Amino acid sequence: MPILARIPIFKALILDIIFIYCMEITVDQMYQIENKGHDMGFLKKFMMENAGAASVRRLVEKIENIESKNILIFVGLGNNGGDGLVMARHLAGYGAKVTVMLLGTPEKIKTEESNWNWSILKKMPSVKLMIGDSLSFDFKPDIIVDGILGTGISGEIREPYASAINYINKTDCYKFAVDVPSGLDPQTGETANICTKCNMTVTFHKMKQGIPKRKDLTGELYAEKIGIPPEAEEGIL
Ligand SMILES: NC(=O)C1=CN([C@@H]2O[C@H](COP(=O)(O)OP(=O)(O)OC[C@H]3O[C@@H](n4cnc5c(N)ncnc54)[C@H](OP(=O)(O)O)[C@@H]3O)[C@@H](O)[C@H]2O)[C@@H](O)CC1
Ligand SMILES: [K+]
Repeated sequence: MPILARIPIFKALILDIIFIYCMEITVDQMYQIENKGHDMGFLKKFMMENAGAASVRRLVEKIENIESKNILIFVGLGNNGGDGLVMARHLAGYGAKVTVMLLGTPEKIKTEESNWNWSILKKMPSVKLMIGDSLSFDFKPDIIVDGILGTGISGEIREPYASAINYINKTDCYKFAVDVPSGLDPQTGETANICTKCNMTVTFHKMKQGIPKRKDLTGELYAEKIGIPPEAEEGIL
């Protein structure tokens, strides 16, 4: 054992560093764990459901009288957007006034689980659905949910996502990021050309290495379990 590690205070420090390092995972490890969990039968649509539900629990804990709030949810075409769609359904269940802005067209939604959640919302008049790239709303949001981009981000932010991120940053209200503020690389902590600045971020399963480096963008930060069996980590962590 190195001499410094024998001194209790250094030993504690080294253990702390090892603990923090072990708690954080890479984005690549997250995708591997997600895929392995899915192959075990804990399907991605269940993960998405738990991610959206855990996010809403945090939001409802934070914001009083959620039923009186106008909530605008921006959703991208990937699974980060899918989590936002789940949140819309849960928030409607709390009686909030929910509008979903899908940044694209429904045919372009990329995954089965996001499509599945979109098709449920289509049967729910309690949630207003908007599609395309309009950023004109006939209400002032009390809360914006950023479900635009998550771990799938690559390169500079393209339209219509860039304009939506700009709109979010210009709007004065409470901002909640699904998994990661859109535009922040959850692996490196670096930002693209534009990035949302949020009041709260809920990431899923375990913390990704780049996210806690940018508390200035995440606001309050939580990592929530979403039901993935710990066995799905075997051979990956
Ligand atoms: N891990 C887990 O266990 C779980 C993860 N879950 C959730 O899934 C999320 C990851 O989903 P994901 O893989 O679909 O990626 P996501 O971030 O939605 O983006 C992909 C889309 O973005 C686009 N795009 C990319 N870069 C872009 C740019 N610069 N500018 C513009 N567009 C850009 C890209 O478009 P394309 O390049 O393909 O045209 C594609 O459409 C994760 O963050 C978490 O929220 C939960 O459901 C629960 C379980
Ligand atoms: K996001």
